[in-house]
Amino acid sequence: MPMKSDLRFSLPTPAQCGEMDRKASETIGISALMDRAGWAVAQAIRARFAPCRVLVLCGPGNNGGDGYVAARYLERAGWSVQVAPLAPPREGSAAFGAAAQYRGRITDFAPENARRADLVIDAVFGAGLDRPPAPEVVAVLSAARTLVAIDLPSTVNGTTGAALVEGPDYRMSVTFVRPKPGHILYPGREICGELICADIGMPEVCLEAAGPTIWLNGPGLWHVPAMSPEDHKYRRGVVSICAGQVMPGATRLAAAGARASGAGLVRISAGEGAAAYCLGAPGLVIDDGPLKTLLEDERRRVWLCGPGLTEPEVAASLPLLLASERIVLADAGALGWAGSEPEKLRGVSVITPHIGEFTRLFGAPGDDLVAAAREAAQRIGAVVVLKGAVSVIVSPDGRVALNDHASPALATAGSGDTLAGVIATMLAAGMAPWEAACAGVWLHGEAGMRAGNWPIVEALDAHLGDARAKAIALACEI
Ligand SMILES: NC(=O)C1=CN([C@@H]2O[C@H](COP(=O)(O)OP(=O)(O)OC[C@H]3O[C@@H](n4cnc5c(N)ncnc54)[C@H](O)[C@@H]3O)[C@@H](O)[C@H]2O)[C@@H](O)CC1
Ligand SMILES: Nc1ncnc2c1ncn2[C@@H]1O[C@H](COP(=O)(O)OP(=O)(O)O)[C@@H](O)[C@H]1O
Ligand SMILES: [K+]
Repeated sequence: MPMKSDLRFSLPTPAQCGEMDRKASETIGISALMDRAGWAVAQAIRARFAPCRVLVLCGPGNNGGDGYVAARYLERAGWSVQVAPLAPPREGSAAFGAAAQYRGRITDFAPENARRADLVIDAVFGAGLDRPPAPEVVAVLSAARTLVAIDLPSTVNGTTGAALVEGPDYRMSVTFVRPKPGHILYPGREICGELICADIGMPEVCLEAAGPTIWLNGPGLWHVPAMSPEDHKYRRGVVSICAGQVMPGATRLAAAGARASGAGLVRISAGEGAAAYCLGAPGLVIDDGPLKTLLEDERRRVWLCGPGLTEPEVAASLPLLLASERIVLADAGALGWAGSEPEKLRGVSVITPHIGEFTRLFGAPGDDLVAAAREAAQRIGAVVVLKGAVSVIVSPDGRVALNDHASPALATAGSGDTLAGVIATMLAAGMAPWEAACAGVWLHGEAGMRAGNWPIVEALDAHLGDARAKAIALACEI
């Protein structure tokens, strides 16, 4: 059963928004919400643009209804406004009422009218968009000099962020209640421009009834343990890392990430390669004994397997870890070892593929990253962290977190190894796998944001402790 998370982090899908609206229509009423939505759009525009000639493109549904309301408020504020309806709203609907209240100028839904306006408001389709818009619609949108979307651009799938057709970019999108996944995921994120989310007084019970399962990653969605006087190194947690002989750098980066994010103890299982690691950081413990013997120590619950490992090295370690029922994070070489048979990874707690590794394991994810990662997580019964500019963190129970708390500064070789170390530390601190993965990705992102311009990967470590302190402080405030 998915655990209930704080609704303030929720990212309801358009389908869930439909459910929310149905619930709201039983209490507060759609017309009242539509009025606040249109008012919020007008306010956002007035705050960012000087008065100018505005054209509002209105579709037949509630998105169009929001457009008529925004037009009315902008006109009332003295702006030059025209509305271009694509099709009239259904008689008796809330949008019909909003259209009737707008008494200003009406013009044709045509490219030349969009071209003449200084600012075009896209109220054609929002959460109801269910197929690619017709070429005539795209032609009008594309003729605009400056575009603002109500809720979502009429070209973007609000669930996946996919562009249904090639269309223009927007200066700003004003959504309501909560952002949708399509506002966060690329390419939707980029097409939307500045994102504003307006509070329109939607009762919380309506959002709850919508049953969101996708969340924006951040402190409060999870809680990282704080430092405590009762701490000792085993309480903070031991991270054990399987080390390779050929690529020691990856192992060392993961170990450094684990230590810098607060592990009590980091041990490297290096076998015959121990000598090379002994020359490294003095705070590491290097083991040269056979893995089987090391696994007799019950305190060593959490293992990282994959960074810097060749396939034979994974073959010699991962099955043993799984047989001894350890909490295993599989990354890099361990994913390569599984090839296109992801079931070989059954028993691990977390995997952290980038898109290439994901594709080799499960096939190309297509436009819907969340659906593909969900299917993958269910298939192997593990948390999947699909890494990217926005990382998708999925639990086998269906919970999804989207992480946009990151920086392109992280796009440097080895940064994935650091991340694996950080997540391992969260696991060793006793966090459940999905929460540990969410926290690790956020801390890694925060470190990337703090690390200045063009940091080398080792520079991330210096910021992980402060990132952890910030996560603890923010979670307390929520
Ligand atoms: N969630 C909320 O809190 C609120 C939402 N409101 C607005 O309501 C909108 C959703 O309204 P609707 O459910 O009426 O949906 P839309 O107004 O987005 O779409 C209307 C209808 O257009 C049709 N359609 C979809 N794609 C099409 C295409 N490519 N070509 C031709 N026709 C197409 C569909 O049959 C759809 O039902 C939101 O986007 C938002 O702007 C607000 O009015 C009130 C509060
Ligand atoms: N443009 C970007 N914006 C934000 N984060 C990024 C970006 N590019 C990469 N990252 C992050 O950097 C890390 C790179 O990991 P990975 O691809 O495994 O690299 P490596 O194998 O070199 O360690 C991931 O956590 C990913 O989410
Ligand atoms: K729209």
